[in-house]
Amino acid sequence: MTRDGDGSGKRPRGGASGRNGSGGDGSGRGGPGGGGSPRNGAGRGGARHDAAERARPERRGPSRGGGGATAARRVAYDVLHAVDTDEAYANLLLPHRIAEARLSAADAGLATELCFGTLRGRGTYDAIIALAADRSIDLIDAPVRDVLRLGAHQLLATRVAPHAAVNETVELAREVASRGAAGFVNAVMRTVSRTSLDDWRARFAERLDGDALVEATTSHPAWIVRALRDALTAEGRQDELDALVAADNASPRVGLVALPGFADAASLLDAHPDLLEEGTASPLGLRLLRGDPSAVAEVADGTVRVQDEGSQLVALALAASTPIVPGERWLDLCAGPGGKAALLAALARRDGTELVANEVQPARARLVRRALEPLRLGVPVSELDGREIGELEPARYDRVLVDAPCTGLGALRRRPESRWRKSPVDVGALVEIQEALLDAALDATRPGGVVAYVTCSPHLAETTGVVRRALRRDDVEALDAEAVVRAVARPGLELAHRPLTPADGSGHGTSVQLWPHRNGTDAMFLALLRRTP
Ligand SMILES: C[S@@+](CC[C@H](N)C(=O)[O-])C[C@H]1O[C@@H](n2cnc3c(N)ncnc32)[C@H](O)[C@@H]1O
Repeated sequence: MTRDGDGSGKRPRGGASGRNGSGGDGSGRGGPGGGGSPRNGAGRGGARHDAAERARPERRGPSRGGGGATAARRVAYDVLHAVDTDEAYANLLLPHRIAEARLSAADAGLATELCFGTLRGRGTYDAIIALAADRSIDLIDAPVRDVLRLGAHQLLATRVAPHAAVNETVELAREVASRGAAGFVNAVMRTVSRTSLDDWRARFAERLDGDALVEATTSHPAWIVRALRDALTAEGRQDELDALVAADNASPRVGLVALPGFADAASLLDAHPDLLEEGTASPLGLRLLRGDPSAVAEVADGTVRVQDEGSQLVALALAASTPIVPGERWLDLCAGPGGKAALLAALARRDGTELVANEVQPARARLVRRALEPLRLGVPVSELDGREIGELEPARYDRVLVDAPCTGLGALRRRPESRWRKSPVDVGALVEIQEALLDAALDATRPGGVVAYVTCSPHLAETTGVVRRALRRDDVEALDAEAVVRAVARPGLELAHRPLTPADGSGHGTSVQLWPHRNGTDAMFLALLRRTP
């Protein structure tokens, strides 16, 4: 994913003839950054890449021996750059880079904060950098752009001393780009540093409008903000939008689940009072107070897993939706990578039922097997297209979990880069699959059995839209998911009432939408649909 001006040799759009915002744009415009012009410094000719500089490799070996913090910044940069240009996933790449760089626990924490914090704030930082550099972020070379994002985060959202943030950022630019780029970065960073984050925000209102203003203010794409607002409006809670956006932009606590029958949350709290605290939503949930989950020995043996409490609640709700008859058959239709399958497997053992897991992608099916393996329960894992399950196994199951592939707009805190990769076009394609999976799951459920339809997205098209369509079937009714979730959750869980009635208005069905700002969970959606006898 390269952009104009990223070294592709293409002429950048928009009339700036220089690269890296490096002077040579002939505009003579001053920077907007509070009296300082980014061209002071950037414009002194140093930042223009000449052919020799462009030919240099982007990376010049490991970080200078400048101590752990410098190495941590370099790791954060490497991951940010891979996310920006190679569609890498930060949560997968970062642990590898931390291990390769042999960072201490403290420096690993710093690299993690810098990387995820920068990704969460990217929309805001890009707007600030564009104002400070007086040019579109797209016209800045990718390595320089990523260095600036990392620097802006340190200046505006961390306790790193401003001079250290500027100096380290300039040094990093020299290391990954060029001396010329370092001059440009120095100028932009100094302009950014002269204004507080609040004052930059005030400037957005003067300088930007429409979607650009929304993106700068919220650090979310505007279409996502509209989708989140619509979902809150459906609950009459649109006034919570700012709190939701703030929660998406904050670092979440790592959530853990104590698998019932294998581990016990209360005993774990006693054993690790310095590492763990009680969860807030799920009775099986714990939260890591600091450090890495591997510090909890039970994580290594697989009886305690990293899992958001919202995921725990939806699995518990499926099990509790109707009285269980021993010998029931349960199906996890979209199981990869196996987080909820492991919890359902533990619940199935507790309740004397049988679980089958399914995942269409072979690589993800392998992850499901790996997730289930430590439990040694012999749960079979198939690799079918879930859309065919109704025809292949009609009326076979008593409970089916459809944890459908979705936009993931409910997990933006934990996968901050995903917000910049999705587009509204994705929603239509996903809804089609979601509808087909839900239909097939209902066909595979015996009369009286229950399907839990779950998304990690609050988008109305993916949630109530899909469920309302299924409710047009005359053999399906919605259960009161709100009452079921209240019964399985920790006391006091705050839920907005969401009636889910069929077109004729009959029934007492409800759905549940969890929210990061309200419940401390991912924005998980749940509907419980019963196949009528
Ligand atoms: C949201 S994830 C499930 C997460 C999982 N339940 C967990 O808790 O770890 C959705 C999964 O559905 C799978 N999937 C997508 N299309 C599918 C299909 N047609 N049939 C079965 N699985 C499918 C995806 O590969 C993905 O692994």
